Amino acid sequence: MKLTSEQQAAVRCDENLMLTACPGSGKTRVIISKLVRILDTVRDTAHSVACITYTNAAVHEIEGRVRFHMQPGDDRHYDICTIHSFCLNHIFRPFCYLIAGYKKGFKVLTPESEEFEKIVTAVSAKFNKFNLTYRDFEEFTQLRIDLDGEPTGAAIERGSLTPEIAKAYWARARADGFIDFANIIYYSLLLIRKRPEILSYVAAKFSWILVDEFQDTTDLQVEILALIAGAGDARFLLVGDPLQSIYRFAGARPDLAVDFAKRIGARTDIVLSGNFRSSNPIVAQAEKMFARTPAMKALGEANKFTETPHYRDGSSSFVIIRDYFLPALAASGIPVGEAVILAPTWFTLFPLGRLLREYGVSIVGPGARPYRRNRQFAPLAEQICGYLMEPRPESIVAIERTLFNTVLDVTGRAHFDIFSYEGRAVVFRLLAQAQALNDSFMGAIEWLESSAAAFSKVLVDAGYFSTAEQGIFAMSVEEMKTDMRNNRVDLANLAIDDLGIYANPDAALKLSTLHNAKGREFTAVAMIDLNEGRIPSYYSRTTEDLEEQKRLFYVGITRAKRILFYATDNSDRRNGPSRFLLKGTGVGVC
Ligand SMILES: Nc1ncnc2c1ncn2[C@@H]1O[C@H](COP(=O)(O)OP(=O)(O)OP(=O)(O)O)[C@@H](O)[C@H]1O
Repeated sequence: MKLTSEQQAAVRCDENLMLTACPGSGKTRVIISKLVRILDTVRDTAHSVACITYTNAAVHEIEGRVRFHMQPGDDRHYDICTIHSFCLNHIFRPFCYLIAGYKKGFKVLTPESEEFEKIVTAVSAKFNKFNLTYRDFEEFTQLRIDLDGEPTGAAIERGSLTPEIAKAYWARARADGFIDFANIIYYSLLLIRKRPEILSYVAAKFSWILVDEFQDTTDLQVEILALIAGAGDARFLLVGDPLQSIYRFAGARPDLAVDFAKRIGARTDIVLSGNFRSSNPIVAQAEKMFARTPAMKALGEANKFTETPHYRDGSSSFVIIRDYFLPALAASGIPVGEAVILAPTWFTLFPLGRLLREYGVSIVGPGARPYRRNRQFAPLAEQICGYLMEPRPESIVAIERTLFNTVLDVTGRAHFDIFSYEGRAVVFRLLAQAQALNDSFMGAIEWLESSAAAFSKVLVDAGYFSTAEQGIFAMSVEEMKTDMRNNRVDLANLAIDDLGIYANPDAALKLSTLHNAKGREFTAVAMIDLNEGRIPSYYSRTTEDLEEQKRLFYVGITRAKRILFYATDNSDRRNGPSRFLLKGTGVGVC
C-alpha cells in the first residue's frame, strides 16, 4: 500500500499519537497499515490490538481490507470493533454476572428488534403516549447516560422524553433481560471503575488501541479509554479531525479528545494534510470555511477537475436540482448514481424525493422508513419493488439473500438451497408475480396485500413455508399499514416506487442528511436548504452550537470529489442564505 510521507510518519510512530487528519486524507489506509505493523510485534505474545471505529460499516471495510495482510492465527491478536462491541465483548459480557439484573446473562436491545418496539410501546403507554411515530421510537435510541448515571441526550433536552420515561424504559428493559447501547457503555465504565481487577484484566490484554473518528468519542467512552490507559501499557493511536466533529447531540466533544491526548502524553505533531478525494476548487472552498494548519492540499486524481462550486437560489430545492444540478451532471458525464443531495434535516428530503421520482429520477431514500424495518415482509417487498423500478441482474443476488433471511426469520429454518438453481427459479417466480401485479397499475398498499398472498403461495409450493406460515406476510403488511398511518403517510397515494427506494439501487441518486454523509464520498454533491434557520438551525443558540453547525457544513463540502452545488430556497422570505455561504463568515459564494 503506497503511503505519503505524512502517512508513513503516523504509521511508524511508536509512541502515543493523536493524529489530526484532514478530510479525504486516507485515515483508513493509515489505520490498516498501523494494524498490520503492530500485528508483527504481537504475533508471538499474549497481547492484542483493538481497532475501534465509529460504525459497523467502517468495521466491515477495515476487516475486508486487513484480511489480505493476515497470517493464520492472527485473528486471535486483533479486534476490529465499534466502541460498543469493544465494551460488550471485553468488559460487559465477561463480567455482567456481577450486575444485578444481568447475573444470568442478557440480550442486546437493538432498535430493529421486536422487543425494542414492545418495550418502547409499553413504557410510552404508561406515560399516556400512544400511536407512536418513528420519531418517537428514534428518541429512545438517542438516550444516553451521563457520568453521574443520569439520563441525558437530545431526546430529553429538546425532544419529548423525560428522565422519568428514560428510567422507566431502562428498568423495563432490564427486567426483561435486555441492555441497550447506552447502558453497555455505562455499565462497562462502572465495572472498570469499581473493580480494579477487571480494569487490569482489560488493560493487560491490549498492547495498542487504535481509535478512528476520535473527535466523536463521548465523555463516558473517553473515560473508559482513560482508565485503560492509566492501568496498563497500552499505547494509543487516536485518529480524527476536530473540524469534523458533528455529534455533540450524542455526547461527543472534541475538547475531551484533546484532554485525553494530553493525559496520555500523546504526540500531536503529525498531521495528514493531503486530501486524495477532492478537486482544487473544492479544497479551496473547504479552506475558506476552516483554514487548516498546515493548509489542506488536493493530492488525488480529482486534482484534474476544474469545475468551480456553484450557488443557486430558487423557489424550491426540486427546481434547482431539476434545472441546474441534473443538467450539470449530464454535461460532465457523471452518472446520477455517483451524486448525492445533502440536507441539514431528513424531513425536507421526503417531499423532494417524491418530486424527483415523479420527474423520473430513481433515488435512494433518506433512510428513515415510514414503517419499522423489522416487519417481516418489508425487506423482501422493498427489494422486489427496487427490481421493478430498475431490473438489474445484480439485484437478483440481493433478492436471493433477502429471501433467505426472510424465510429464516419467519420459519426459523435456514434454507441454503435458496442459493441453488431451484432457489433462483423461486426468485423468478416471485418476480413474475410481482411484475404481473405491478402491470395492473395498483397502488403500493394494494400491491403489498396482493403480493403478500401471492408470494406466500409461491413459498408454500416451494416448500420454504408451511401452510401454517402462509398468513404471516399478510399480518406483516397490516403492521406496516398501521406504522405508516401512525407516521401520517398518505396511503392512498403511496406508489410502488416509494417502497423500492429502500432497496438501495446503485444507479440511483442518493438523498442523505449531512450527518449521515460523514465518512463517505461522492463525485457530485448538491447541498440544499442552505438557509439561515436550517443551517445553522434555529436550535443553535450558543457559540458551541454554531461552531458545530459550521463543522456540519464543512463535512458536506468535503464529501465532494468534483462537483459541488449550494442551493437556497427563497420561498420563505424570512430566511436568507445561510451565513456559511457569505463572505467573511463562510465560503463566500453569495
Ligand atoms: N497514499 C495514498 N495514495 C493515493 N490515494 C490514497 C492514499 N491514501 C488514501 N488514498 C485514497 O484517498 C481516499 C480517501 O481516503 P479515506 O476514505 O480513508 O479518507 P478519510 O481520511 O477517512 O476522509 P474523511 O475524514 O473525509 O472521511 C480513498 O479513496 C483512498 O484510497
